[in-house]
Amino acid sequence: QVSSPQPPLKYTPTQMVETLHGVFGDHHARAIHTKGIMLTGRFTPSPEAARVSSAVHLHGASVPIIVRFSNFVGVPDAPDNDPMSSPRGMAIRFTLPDGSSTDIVSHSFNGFPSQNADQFRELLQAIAASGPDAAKPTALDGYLATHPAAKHFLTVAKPAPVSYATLPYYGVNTFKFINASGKVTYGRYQIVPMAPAQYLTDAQAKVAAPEYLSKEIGERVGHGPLRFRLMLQLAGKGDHIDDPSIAWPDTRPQVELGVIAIDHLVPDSVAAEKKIVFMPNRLPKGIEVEDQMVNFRSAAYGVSFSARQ
Ligand code: HEM
Repeated sequence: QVSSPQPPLKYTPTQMVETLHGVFGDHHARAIHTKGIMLTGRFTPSPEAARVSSAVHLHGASVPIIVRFSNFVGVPDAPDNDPMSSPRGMAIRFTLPDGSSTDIVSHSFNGFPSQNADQFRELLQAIAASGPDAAKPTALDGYLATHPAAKHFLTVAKPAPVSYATLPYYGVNTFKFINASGKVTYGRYQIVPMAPAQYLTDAQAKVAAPEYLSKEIGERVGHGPLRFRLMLQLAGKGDHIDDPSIAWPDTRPQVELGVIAIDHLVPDSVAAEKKIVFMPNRLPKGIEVEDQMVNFRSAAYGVSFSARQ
């Protein structure tokens, strides 16, 4: 694995949330991934999971989960078929037997536009300065010319999904997993739907209803549980463990950590969404932060949470 020394960050989580509001609007809701829907279910660990981590939810009995699916853009009423609504988000809270909890916050893109939080803020600032009336070349044109990962993230085709349940999701940041014998494994989550991945054509997406995804997920869950495999992609030689903008090769081995089964809509999703803040660094013994973006993210999520109460 490769760990590159990261320069100290210039900007704070509060400045980051202000920048997100500058791009998407300040609406006292989530600064990004604003529109979502919550469901509940259970997570059942696989027998192999304990090989990589002693975390309590990764061995033994199943545990309850709360899941929030969301759209990328930081606009509360953005239509589900808006291109800026991709990638989609999947946040999961596992309730542990002692009443504490641990979270995974993932999205449907294997990578991130930026190596670190400062770069992400610079990208957002370039977007904010490049509205439809901005002179060409815009600040964003200039930024993308020198930042290939950001260009890839913004320009690669991200077709609208048939369902939140037919998309793979990626944890993107690397975590350190420690098993009962103290053995360390570095890995990234991949959440793979058991339903085949399915996308709308551009023509279908154009005519889809603005709320088609929330309506679809409500209908689908009424016919039986939505199932995903929680996988851990293991770092190989040369893989960056603190740079989420670089996806690891698909050939890396994976360990199945368990199965996610989602079976109910949360009755008052709006109220439940307001109350909850998922934290990527809320971790039990047996899993630790490796990529420092995870701590920065969690601090920014806390700032956004306070602003939306
Ligand atoms: C420096 C990097 C990042 C920053 C500053 C950032 C910032 C934020 C903020 C402020 C929120 C709103 C939190 C709330 O009000 O509860 C949020 C939500 C979210 N972010 Fe990030 N984020 C970053 C990286 C990522 C990455 C790498 C992913 C995917 C792996 C991701 C996926 C999500 C998702 C899915 C949500 C919605 C969570 C929910 O359903 O409550 N973010 N992000």
